[in-house]
Amino acid sequence: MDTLVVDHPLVAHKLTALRDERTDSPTFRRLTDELVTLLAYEATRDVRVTDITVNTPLAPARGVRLARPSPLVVPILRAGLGMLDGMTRLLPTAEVGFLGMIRDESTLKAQTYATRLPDDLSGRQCYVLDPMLATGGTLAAAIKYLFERGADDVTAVCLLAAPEGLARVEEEFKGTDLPIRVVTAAVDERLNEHGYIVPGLGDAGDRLYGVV
Ligand SMILES: O=P(O)(O)OC[C@H]1O[C@H](OP(=O)(O)OP(=O)(O)O)[C@H](O)[C@@H]1O
Ligand SMILES: O=c1cc[nH]c(=O)[nH]1
Ligand SMILES: [Mg+2]
Repeated sequence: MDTLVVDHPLVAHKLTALRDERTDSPTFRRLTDELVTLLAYEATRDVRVTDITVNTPLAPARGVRLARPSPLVVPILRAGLGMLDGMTRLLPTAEVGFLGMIRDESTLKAQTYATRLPDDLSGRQCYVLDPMLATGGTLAAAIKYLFERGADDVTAVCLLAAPEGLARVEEEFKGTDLPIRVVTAAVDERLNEHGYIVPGLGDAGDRLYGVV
C-alpha cells in the first residue's frame, strides 16, 4: 500500500481551519469541498488515459482523454458525501457508487447498511472518499468489498489518517499484490480511547451534517 501525505501550504491552511472547533457547518462543508479538490489533483495522478489526436484550428495535436471504463468514485456515507462534489469537479465523467457504513461506537467495528454499486467492477479504477481513517476498519471493509467485485485499483482519499488505521489497512492487504493508495492531507498523532483521531477534527459526519 502506498500512502501520500499531500504537503502543500494551501492544504495545511484549509485543514487547520477545518480542525478549528469554532468552524461552523456551512464553512466546514465549503472547506471540505475545497480541500478535496486539492487532494483529488494528487489522487488522480495515475488516472488512466487513452492517447487521442484532436485537430486544432492549425494542425492535428496529440493528447489524451480519460480511458474507458470511466473511474468509479465511491463516497462512504455519510461523511464521505461531503467530498463528492470536490472529486467529481475534477472527474466529471466518473460514475458514482455509494457505500453506507457506520462504525459502532462501542465495538469500533464497521457495519454496512447500504450499497449501490455496479455488480461488476472488473477493470475499474476506484476512488473511495471518506474524510476520516481512524481504526481503519471502515476503509479496509470498503476496499475488500470493491476488490471482491473485481476492481483492480483502489485509491482512498481522506482528510485525516491515524497511524493505527494506516497500519491496519496495510496489514489487511499484506501479501496481496492489490494496488491500494491512500492520499491524505495529514497523518495525526494517534487514536484516543474512543477511537477518535487526535488532535483530529472531531466527528466529521456531525460537523458536516449535524448530530443525529
Ligand atoms: O476508521 P474507522 O475507525 O472505521 O472510523 C472511520 C469512520 O468513522 C466515520 O464515519 P461514522 O461511522 O461516524 O459514520 P458517519 O459518516 O455517518 O458519521 C468516518 O467517516 C469513517 O467512515
Ligand atoms: O476522529 C474520528 C474518528 C472516526 N470518525 C470521525 O468522524 N472522527
Ligand atoms: Mg460520524
